[in-house]
Amino acid sequence: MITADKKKETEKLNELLLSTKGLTKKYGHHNAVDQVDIHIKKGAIYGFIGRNGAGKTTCLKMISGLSKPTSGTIEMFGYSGKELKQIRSRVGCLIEAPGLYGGMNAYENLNIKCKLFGIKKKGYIEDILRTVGLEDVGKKKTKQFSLGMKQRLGIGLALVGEPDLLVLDEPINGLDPQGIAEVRDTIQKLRDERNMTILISSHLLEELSRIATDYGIIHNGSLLQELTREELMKHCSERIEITLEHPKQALPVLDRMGFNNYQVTDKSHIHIFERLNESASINMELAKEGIPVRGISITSEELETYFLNLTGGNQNA
Ligand SMILES: Nc1ncnc2c1ncn2[C@@H]1O[C@H](COP(=O)(O)OP(=O)(O)OP(=O)(O)O)[C@@H](O)[C@H]1O
Repeated sequence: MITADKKKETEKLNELLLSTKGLTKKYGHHNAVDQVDIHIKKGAIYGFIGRNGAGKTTCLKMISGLSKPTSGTIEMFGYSGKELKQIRSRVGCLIEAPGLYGGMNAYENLNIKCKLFGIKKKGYIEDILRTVGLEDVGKKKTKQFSLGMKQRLGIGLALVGEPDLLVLDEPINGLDPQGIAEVRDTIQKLRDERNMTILISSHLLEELSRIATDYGIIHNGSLLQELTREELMKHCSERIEITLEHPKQALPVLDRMGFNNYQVTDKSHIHIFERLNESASINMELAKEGIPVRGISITSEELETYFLNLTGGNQNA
């Protein structure tokens, strides 16, 4: 018999397109990626966030089959271990700089990859060029492309063969704001029109926050946190922040006052996301119950500050 918990767990696993367990890559004695467990749902845009050297590229290379894990497992589309070879064509990737032939135009670059894949379908290349917003570049050689155009063509090349999962390593790195917006639009379009699942790395949480539906935050090779867009936004939305010795003692008081939308965030803080003008009465009610409050304030946090605090980079925090 399948228990309700077991059923829930199975349903959750079924939704996953990709998961890793204990994924580790050692270079000498250094763990570039250390016991990473990531979970990517079908149809997600998964933002993989970390500073330079955090281990993002190493992780994405293992997922794309370009590098072998030292230990740990990867499961994709229900396949793992040696079976992964069978489904490699369902993964398209752009890792590091796109390998373009500078003396050729966008169409010719895509044509080479299509030939390698044995794709002859009429209109196939034009369709990809349209998807990545390069339908009007004509005969311009790719060595004359802007960085953003090169990245979008790189994404186009990764689309050849119609993968179900697209892996993009720092596709917005070094782009100007317009270039970033164009790559972002392309990614959104891929998800909406082609129903793709996208794993995208960046060191810029703020930039990814506009499109990513889920996040994994990696630091020094370890995955610090996985969270949904809603959870991330909650961290950064306006809230009443109460600092006290024993947060659990305060919960019955908050319940009695009719608060529903609150969270005990660590061993000394409660965040309340509703009725922000009632901080004084909360303070009073807690005092009445003899619960000492060390601080109560209304705060909100910038996304980037949240990320810096998490990765220990905000010395002023
Ligand atoms: N081939 C290699 N040999 C030895 N060490 C490596 C190798 N590749 C990566 N590393 C090390 O592994 C760690 C993680 O590197 P990785 O490139 O995965 O980080 P990253 O998060 O992608 O950062 P960046 O955005 O700077 O590329 C770094 O300390 C890096 O120096």
